[in-house]
Amino acid sequence: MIETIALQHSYDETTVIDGISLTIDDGEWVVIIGANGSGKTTLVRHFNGLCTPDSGSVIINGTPVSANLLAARTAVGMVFQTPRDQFVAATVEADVAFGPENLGLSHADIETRVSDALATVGLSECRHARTSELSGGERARVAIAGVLAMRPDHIVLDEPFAGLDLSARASIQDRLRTLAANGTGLITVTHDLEAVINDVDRIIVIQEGQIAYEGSPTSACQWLSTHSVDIVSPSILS
Ligand SMILES: Nc1ncnc2c1ncn2[C@@H]1O[C@H](COP(=O)(O)OP(=O)(O)OP(=O)(O)O)[C@@H](O)[C@H]1O
Repeated sequence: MIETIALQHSYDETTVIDGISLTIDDGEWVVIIGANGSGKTTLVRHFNGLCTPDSGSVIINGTPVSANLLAARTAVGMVFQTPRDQFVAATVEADVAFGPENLGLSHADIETRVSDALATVGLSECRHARTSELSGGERARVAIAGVLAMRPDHIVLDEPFAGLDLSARASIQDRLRTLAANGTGLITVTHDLEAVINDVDRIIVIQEGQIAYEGSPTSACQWLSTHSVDIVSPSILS
């Protein structure tokens, strides 16, 4: 479970996260939406200690991130906006194995995790491919596999559909549904609510560093349609 309590974060003098308290349960699929610069990425970077709060706290599975950063990073995996920057190895196999290797697992366990993760994202056949030669959609899936191999409780995906064509987007949607069905908690930050609205449990709307609304997709769409919030396509509100 991820909890934030009165979370506050500033860059220089500018407050970007302004007192956010929220709880995300295990196995829950949450989508975080909001205008550019509203603080979505900064918020999720707190979930595994990539940002340090000015005040307030982030608690993962009952333990403050500040007390056990490794536990937080093991429990909450992060797939970044630009997967290319996430790769640490020359081949898909080595890249996906990198995290489990750092956990000190046995060769057999690492092999199982790499095979399972690549199978889940549908890339078993790309195992020996070079990461530099992947398409955008494949890169996105390898980045997810790398996080998946760590077997986190929650995976944060920041703009997982950005720059993908329709077929790659559909493929990522399928993979996310598979993960959710397997009980992995997902936190998706996206401007493309349409891509996930039929799958998620909860929508959180961020405005100027605060939670403006949170609720089920149905209730959130009602809220969005009665507030002049220009952050989702009108077609999904009708
Ligand atoms: N490292 C940083 N240093 C200074 N300011 C930053 C930094 N990262 C983000 N900001 C600023 O903080 C604000 C919130 O940024 P953040 O990336 O969290 O918003 P966002 O809602 O994810 O935006 P987007 O939808 O454009 O990705 C923005 O004004 C941004 O310019």
